Amino acid sequence: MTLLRFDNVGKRYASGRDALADVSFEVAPGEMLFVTGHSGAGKSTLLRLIHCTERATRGTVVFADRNLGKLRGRRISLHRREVGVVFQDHRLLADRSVADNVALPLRLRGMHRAEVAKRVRSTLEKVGLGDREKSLPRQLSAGEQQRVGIARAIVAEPKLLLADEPTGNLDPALSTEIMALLESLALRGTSVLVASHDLALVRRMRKRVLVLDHGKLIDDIGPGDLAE
Ligand SMILES: Nc1ncnc2c1ncn2[C@@H]1O[C@H](COP(=O)(O)OP(=O)(O)OP(=O)(O)O)[C@@H](O)[C@H]1O
Repeated sequence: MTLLRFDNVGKRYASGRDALADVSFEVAPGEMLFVTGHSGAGKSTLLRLIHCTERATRGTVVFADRNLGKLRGRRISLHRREVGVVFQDHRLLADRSVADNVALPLRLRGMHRAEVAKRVRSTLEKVGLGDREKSLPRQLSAGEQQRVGIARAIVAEPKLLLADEPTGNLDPALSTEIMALLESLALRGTSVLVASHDLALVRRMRKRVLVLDHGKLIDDIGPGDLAE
């Protein structure tokens, strides 16, 4: 089964810059994998195409049998409900509690209060923050704040979680902790695609690795096969 498929995808920005060229790969439901490569290799662009913040200029991106190049208007919003996003700077609302931050995606889609509270509680427990519902982001450590960002990205139970350098600001021990959390999500059935240039971290995880070089997919390495 395939959740996500890139078929000969190219992306040329309006500036004329070719960020991706002829990229093809598939992702299965519940699979966790990394995309790595030098700065400017095209990692963020690849994630943007999946999140529909940019469109492919060649080839097709298919997610859950939908051709993302053909989505318009409300269908894009509906698509994004199935794709959670985690950023390096978690972009939490500073004056809102942890619970309110995590509740946001559910409130935006008009879910009933009681149901929101229930889902927020169980999601915070999943990320190990069951006792921090009422805290403000600044009262949490960097690793805890990142876990809130992850909770917000998964509270609506997306099919795929995209994480762009999710451990960029964290020390190695916290990075490993966040990766273990992402791995546990994959074990529960959410596909997880992590963009990272931290090769040491990528190696430690022993997952499949897509390697981008100047927009080309130059390697698709099986789990545990990345040379030490
Ligand atoms: N909005 C944009 N308009 C024009 N060019 C862009 C845009 N976004 C990215 N690029 C260019 O596309 C190429 C790929 O950029 P991208 O951000 O995808 O790389 P990256 O691998 O994520 O890099 P980094 O690790 O530095 O974040 C780069 O040459 C970049 O300058």
